[in-house]
Amino acid sequence: MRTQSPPHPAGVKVNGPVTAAFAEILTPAALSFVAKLSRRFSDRRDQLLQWRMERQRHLNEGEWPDFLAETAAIRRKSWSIEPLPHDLRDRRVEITGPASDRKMVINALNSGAKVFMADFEDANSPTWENTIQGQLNMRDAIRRNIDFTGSNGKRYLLQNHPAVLKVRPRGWHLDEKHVHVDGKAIPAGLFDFGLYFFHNTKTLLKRGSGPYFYLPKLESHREARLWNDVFSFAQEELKIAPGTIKATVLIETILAAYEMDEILYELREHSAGLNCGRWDYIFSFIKRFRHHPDTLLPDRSQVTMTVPFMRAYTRLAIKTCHRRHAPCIGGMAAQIPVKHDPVANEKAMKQVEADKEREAQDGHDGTWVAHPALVPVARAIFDRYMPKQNQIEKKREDVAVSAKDLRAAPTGSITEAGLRQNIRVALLYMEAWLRGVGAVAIDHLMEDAATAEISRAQVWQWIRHPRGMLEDGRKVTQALVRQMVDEELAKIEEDQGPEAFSQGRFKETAEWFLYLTEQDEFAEFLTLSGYERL
Ligand SMILES: CC(=O)SCCNC(=O)CCNC(=O)[C@H](O)C(C)(C)COP(=O)(O)OP(=O)(O)OC[C@H]1O[C@@H](n2cnc3c(N)ncnc32)[C@H](O)[C@@H]1OP(=O)(O)O
Ligand SMILES: O=CC(=O)O
Ligand SMILES: [Mg+2]
Repeated sequence: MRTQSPPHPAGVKVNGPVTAAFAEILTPAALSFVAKLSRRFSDRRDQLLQWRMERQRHLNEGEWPDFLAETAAIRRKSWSIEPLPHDLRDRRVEITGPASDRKMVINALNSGAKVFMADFEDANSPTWENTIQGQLNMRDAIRRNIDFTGSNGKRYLLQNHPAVLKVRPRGWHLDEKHVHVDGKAIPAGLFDFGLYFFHNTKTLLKRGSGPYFYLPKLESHREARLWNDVFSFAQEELKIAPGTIKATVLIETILAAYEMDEILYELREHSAGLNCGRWDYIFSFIKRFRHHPDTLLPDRSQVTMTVPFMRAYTRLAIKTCHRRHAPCIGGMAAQIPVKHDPVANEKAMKQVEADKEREAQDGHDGTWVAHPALVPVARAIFDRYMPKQNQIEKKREDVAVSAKDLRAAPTGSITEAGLRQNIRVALLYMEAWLRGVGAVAIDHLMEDAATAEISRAQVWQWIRHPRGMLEDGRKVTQALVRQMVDEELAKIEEDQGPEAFSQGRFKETAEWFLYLTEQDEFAEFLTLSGYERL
């Protein structure tokens, strides 16, 4: 990589290589802007991460979360979010994919989906190259100046009427280690948000759209307040009208589910509703209740959207949003098309259809898909059940969800196949992530950071929980997991062939996976220790 050193603003240090193209993103003015965000907000970010640990301590001591007494008035009173911009009123199908993959960005924008969420979070491995390439892709897509030629010579160009663009910056827990401000790594979410906002807002507004975001992994309304303050400050700095930014918050942590009204309230000037991020939600349930004896989840495949606690959460999200005139978007079915097997493909498509049908009937105002082939599948369902732009008028006053309903673990079994699936998915996904690939098809399912988190968290919990036993009575132990890791690695080697296998990073991944599952302290996110290895 050819690098050059542009002048950096005082106090800002860029440790990653800066090519001529990267320098177009990492301009002195853009770096000054993100440094301002960092100086103003990173201490608050740090305090909020501390607060997460504080809450975890209470949960470990046996407390259960509840709706907050101090914000009861917000839940009781009548208020609404600000009206939605015209291009965010109909979001019946939203496709997602890593911002860093230029071909996928073009395919997603051309997919016929209403919205494309370009991801710097779950679907992205945050290498320096992916992070800055993602910003370049966004800049070029917004200026309708993006193309790509595949290794097979296939040309990719943007068609007319592309999807509306939304960007998901990284969560509060991550830093961008390649950029330091006054000696401290910049919070990755501020970096991703700040660069995108700085470079693109004026062009987006000229095109009749706006700077739209998805906010991942929030755990409380205080974290929403921080984002809201970041938005207000960023708008003021660039002289953009207040309320121009619109953000959809993913309700994908168990604790955020108890604060949905409050999250909407904090962001009401900037809100574009909520989304039910089911995979991180399951992960968060395991993580936060890991020491509660009666919250042991069965095999991942048995924790479906129809188990009571998942149903409680999504229906409450819809009711909460619609009361505040906000949209509530559904989540991602894991199935993707199965190539060369029409029967298996038909089954997968039927599973996606059933998932979308339940979401549309419940009252979601749109949904996520992982693959362009699923756009027409999801659209057909939403067209059938949602004749208008959205169904915010469906108030769901019939829905009653208690604090206890949100945490009721389903019954089910832990099987050898389930344990093996967790180990296999974690090994394959984490190895790809180390190579800079953040979303992967594994056994015809979409896997990303959130789904891999479920896998490694379940193994951690099953080893420690007295009822972490396979159906046949065997206790899940470190020794059993070690044995299965070896066996699953052997299968992967057989599938991939010895040469491809040896070129991968499987040995290191196995060590990393065993470190995560064997250490008594549960790692908050696998991507934190992963980032040190990138
Ligand atoms: C828990 C959550 O956070 S969910 C949200 C985050 N996760 C994601 O965004 C995952 C999105 N999906 C993907 O990344 C991909 O679909 C994968 C990795 C699962 C599978 O991708 P592939 O192996 O390339 O699938 P496949 O070979 O079937 O792709 C066929 C074509 O569709 C394109 N495609 C596949 N998925 C997408 C997508 N999400 N967006 C745009 N294009 C896509 C491929 O680029 C390929 O294009 P081509 O025919 O021009 O070469
Ligand atoms: O981000 C989405 C999820 O399901 O996790
Ligand atoms: Mg997620």
